[in-house]
Amino acid sequence: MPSVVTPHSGRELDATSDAIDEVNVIRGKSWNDESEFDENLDKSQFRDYEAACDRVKAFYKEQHEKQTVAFNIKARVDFKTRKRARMGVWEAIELLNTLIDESDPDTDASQIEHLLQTAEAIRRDGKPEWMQVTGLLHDLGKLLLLFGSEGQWDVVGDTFVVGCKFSDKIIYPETFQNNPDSYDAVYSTECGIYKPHCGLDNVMLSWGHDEYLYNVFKDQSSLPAEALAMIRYHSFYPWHREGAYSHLTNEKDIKILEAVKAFNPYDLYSKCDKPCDVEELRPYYQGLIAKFFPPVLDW
Ligand SMILES: O[C@H]1[C@H](O)[C@@H](O)[C@H](O)[C@@H](O)[C@H]1O
Ligand SMILES: [Fe+2]
Ligand SMILES: [Fe+2]
Repeated sequence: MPSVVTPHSGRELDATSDAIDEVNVIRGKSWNDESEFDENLDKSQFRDYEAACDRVKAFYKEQHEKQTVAFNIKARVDFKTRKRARMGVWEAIELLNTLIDESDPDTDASQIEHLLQTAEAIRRDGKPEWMQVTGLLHDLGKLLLLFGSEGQWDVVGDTFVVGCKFSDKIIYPETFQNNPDSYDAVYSTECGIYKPHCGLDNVMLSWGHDEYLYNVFKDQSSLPAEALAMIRYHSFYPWHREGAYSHLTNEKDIKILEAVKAFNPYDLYSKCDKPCDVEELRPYYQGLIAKFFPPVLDW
């Protein structure tokens, strides 16, 4: 397999994985060992969009109408040109805590709860520290809601590619009939504005908390490439769960997919774990944050 240079500090994915694996022989489990959720857990009860409440259905109807190429470009320009906030990572977690995610059929829990449950499930399985901290922070991009997003539709929910035909592997695919890009001569074709196998680095995913947080962390953390991939693609279910978009992905994405799939069970199945004691866990996670992040970041 050709070596793959990651956008993050030019390191090679394979080399990063090897170094991390070596450390984990001493510390515990490797990041790609299978997760160990209770075998009695009924996984089919999660992500049941047929049975989802009206709030979830209304959310996706709006999102699928409004996530267009034009909006995506505007959001990215906005991200690059605007200053939002400067603060530490723990402060950001506390700030996020007031939000309830309207796209989520599986939990009404607060965001700090969901972040800690995800991190604790990863820690319980003996996974490396960088993965624990990734669990703790993966949804911090939802801060966009406080930084002038248009609504929840440009922050939360599953992601998909814009600029080419909307995949029928996206949940509620029929709701794209109200998206003007569905009728565009180029955007409605299989590859749209992209070359076949151009790689996910070169496509525009619908704008939201994944893409935003990846862009915030890529230059302001020492997280490995796998962690950044987990953050960037964790909501990209049409790809990591349904296998869509194989005509656009390349060799590098195959490697990245492994990381995203290793992360997914912790994000999803920890939603029914028992609540965490925030104050008790705080010192441990603040210690982890200090290992991977500067004291203050630009958000
Ligand atoms: O409703 C959820 C939620 O917004 C998550 O944070 C996101 O990562 C998922 O993909 C989505 O289905
Ligand atoms: Fe998320
Ligand atoms: Fe999450």
